[in-house]
Amino acid sequence: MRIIGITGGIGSGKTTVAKIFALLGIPVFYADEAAKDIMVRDQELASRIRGHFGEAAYFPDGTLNRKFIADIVFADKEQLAILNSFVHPATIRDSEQWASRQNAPYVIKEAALMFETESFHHVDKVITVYAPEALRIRRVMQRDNTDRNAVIARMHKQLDEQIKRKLADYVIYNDEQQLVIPQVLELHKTFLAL
Ligand SMILES: Nc1ncnc2c1ncn2[C@@H]1O[C@H](COP(=O)(O)OP(=O)(O)OP(=O)(O)O)[C@@H](O)[C@H]1O
Repeated sequence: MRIIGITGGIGSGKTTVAKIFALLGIPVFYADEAAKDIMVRDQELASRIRGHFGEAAYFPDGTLNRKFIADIVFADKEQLAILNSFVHPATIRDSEQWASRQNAPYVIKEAALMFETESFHHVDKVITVYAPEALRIRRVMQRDNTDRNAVIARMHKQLDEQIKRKLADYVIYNDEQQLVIPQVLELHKTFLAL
């Protein structure tokens, strides 16, 4: 099964673009949501997280204590890297198992961190969704009801947009200059012919 990755900076419109592919009948794997899910569902991963961060990483009912983990990893880059080294391979495994169960001409994997992680090596092609920074800030402020500085801080943790465009096989421009749906339809045709 061919896996097409969709990535892009915060607020670029990755999820919006992925939803258009979904409307065309293409199965979509949302990596960020899946990662949260497998931190509970994948027992091997959960025991690695417990082993490193301590029993307090989970509540007695088995759900993840997100605040406990977030407080540690936001304050310490090394701890974040350790958490990622547990979660990213497990998410890749999960997405590959999920892909093998789909009955479709190809599938989409949407992930904010594609080039920054091993994910890049586990997809066949990558689309980067591009939108200018000012527009992305405006969109995320509206969507998350958050302030400008909080959005900029999240943006600066991600790989530069220009580098993403260089590394991608395809770019979708979601910049209010070009229509998005025709670009998706064009790529859909391309992927059906791959
Ligand atoms: N072409 C567009 N026209 C109008 N609104 C848009 C467009 N594209 C995206 N948006 C809006 O901008 C916001 C950000 O889009 P979306 O959530 O798809 O981005 P994202 O790249 O998935 O963001 P994140 O990295 O934060 O998950 C959403 O509220 C979405 O509805």
